[in-house]
Order: sequence, then C-alpha cells, then structure tokens
Amino acid sequence: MLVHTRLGQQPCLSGRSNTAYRVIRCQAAPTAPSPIPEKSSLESRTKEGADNGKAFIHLIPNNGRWENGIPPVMGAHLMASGTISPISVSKGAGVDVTPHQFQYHDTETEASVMLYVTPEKAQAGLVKLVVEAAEAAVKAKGAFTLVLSGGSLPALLGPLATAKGIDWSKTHIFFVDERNVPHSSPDSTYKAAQEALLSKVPIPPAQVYAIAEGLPVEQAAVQYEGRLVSIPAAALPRTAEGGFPVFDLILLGVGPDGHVASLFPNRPETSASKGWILPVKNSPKPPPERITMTMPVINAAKEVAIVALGAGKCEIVQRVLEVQALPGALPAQLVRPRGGKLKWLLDVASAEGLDTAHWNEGKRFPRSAF
Ligand SMILES: O=C(O)[C@H](O)[C@@H](O)[C@H](O)[C@H](O)COP(=O)(O)O
Repeated sequence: MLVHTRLGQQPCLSGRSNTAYRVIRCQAAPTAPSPIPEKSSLESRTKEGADNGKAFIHLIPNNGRWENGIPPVMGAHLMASGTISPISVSKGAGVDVTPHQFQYHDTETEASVMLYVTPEKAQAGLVKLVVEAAEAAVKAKGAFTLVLSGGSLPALLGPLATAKGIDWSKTHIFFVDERNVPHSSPDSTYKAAQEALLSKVPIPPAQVYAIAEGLPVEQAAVQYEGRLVSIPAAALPRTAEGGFPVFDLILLGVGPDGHVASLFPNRPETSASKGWILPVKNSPKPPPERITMTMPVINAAKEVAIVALGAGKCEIVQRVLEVQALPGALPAQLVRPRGGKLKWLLDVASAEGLDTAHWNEGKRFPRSAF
C-alpha cells in the first residue's frame, strides 16, 4: 500500500514546485487590451498588458531553498514519468543527512514566468530577450555568447535576422546539446539553426561552434569541450567556484519528461557535477547519441530562458512549476542559475494547467493531485 506522506505541515523543499510565489501584475498596456481568451483559468490573468505582446503576469518565486531543513520523509509524488516517486527516508531536518543525488544549491535565482497571450507574442518576447542580452553583453565585454537548444526552438529564432541591436560580428553561437549526426542531417540542430537564422546574418562562421562530424559520441564531447575551454575568459568568463563557463544567455526547451538539453530524468549525466560537455547514449528522445552541456554549465549562465509553448507543454509546465518531485526527477527543476536569471516563456496554452492563485500558499503541499 502506498503511504501518502503528509508533509504539508512543514514547508520542505521549496524548489520551484513548492515555492511561495508572488504574482506581480505588469503595467497596464498603453493601448486597449485585446480580449483575453475566456477559456483561461488563470485567476491572476489581467486585462492590462495582454495586448501589446508584453508578458502580463510575472510570477516571481522566492529563492529555492530548504526552508526548514531536509524533511525526514520525501516521495510518494506523481512524477513526470507518470509513476509515483519512491519514498525516501532520511534522518530529518538539521541532522547530517546523506545528501540526495542532486544537491539543490542554496542560492538566489531571480526567476520569473513570462506569460504571453499567443505563441507569436511569446516569440516576440523571446526576440526581445535575446536582443537585450546581446546589447548588455557587448556593452560589458565586447562579446555575446548565445547557446541554443534543438527541437522546436531554432524555428522561433528567424525574426532575430532582422532584429535591431545584435552585433553579429561580436556574437558567438553554441549548442546546449546536439545530436551526434552529420550537419546535413534533418536531425542536426546546427542545420536547423543555420536554416532558421545563421545563414541569414553576417556572423563569422568561426563564431558558430558546431560539433565535429563523424566522431564517436565520446570523442565528439571531448572535442566540443576542448573548443569551449580554448575560448578566452574575456569573451567567455569562468565561475570563481568550479571554473565553469558563464554564457550570457542559454535558450532551453523542455521535454514531456521534464528533460532540458539532453539531460534526462534519473540519468547519470543529469547529476554530473564536473565537466562541461558529456556524451549521451541511448537517449530516450531520438536520435540516440548526443552531446550535452552539464547542469553546472547551465546554472553558471548569466541568464537562462526555458521556452515552452503550446498545449503539448501544458502538463509538464504544471508539473515542473507546481509539483514537488524528488530531486532530479524533473531536470527542468534543477535549472537555477546561481546568481543569474531564469525566465520561463509560456503562452496561454502551455500555462493553462497552472493554478497561480495557490502559488502564494508556500505551505500547501503536496501540490500534486496525488
Ligand atoms: O536537441 C533536443 O532535442 C533539445 O535540445 C531538447 O532538449 C528539446 O529542447 C526538448 O526536447 C524540447 O523539444 P521541443 O521544443 O521540440 O518539444
């Protein structure tokens, strides 16, 4: 019989799933707002700001930290995989507890959820985010390092080709993960990015860091890491702790199992605390062989945006943002740039499952319906 652990009395891991959120309504739109789709159940939706493509709700979670120490019992939650997470028993708050496989670092992450009325307006918001990051980076250090994901993300980048404010001569493009396939393959993220954007802008080819072709995946990972390591710190600073590369902006997607990049639930690569680039074999998402940046590299970034649009993302967005899960069950919950910014870009369809009215009840637990 499954024991339903009632941890509701004490706020335990407040990771984003159990964090008390504050809903901050954005400024009213200068123009008359278009009608908000009635079907939305988001109580905190406002009439202002929805019309001109601005995000009209910012949900700012408190920092993710264990509020009262590690709870003695965790688990029995519905996980992205659809199974109930195992129950883990530790010695409890304040006692030296065997660290969980994934350490939630105790740090501030400035996180927000940007909610747009339509995918088109979310795309415009993404373009604005990239332009702002590019302008700030070039002003600060004369270079802009942008990291791309695969999947549906590259197709959203087309409008950057005509956006004002990006100095392509100072821009460097990387891939947070990449399939170990030829650049000509329809599965290649490099190919998708070339077709959607890079072939349309004057970026020096040497500043687009594609993976080497035709190597065994382990060698492809080593080779890619070697290329990154050789970039001077002036363009790609390193963190004081761990010496990880600090990219200016990393754009992620999220898979139905909560994976980001090629870091999948309960896989060793996802909990790696060393190294910049790892090989991935037998990926749950085809194609099977990939390379991926590690979570410490993602969390070293100045800014990370997770773009999740459309009804197909509704369930995983709700689980990542509202369901407490065992550390590591949902890699997207591990994305917490240390001292950096995290933004979720959602549209009405992908945010439909959120129940923001309860986000202020920091003690409400478990969030999962289980
Ligand atoms: O190469 C990849 O497959 C991606 O990097 C992967 O992490 C992707 O971002 C997610 O699977 C979401 O993909 P969609 O946006 O297409 O659903």
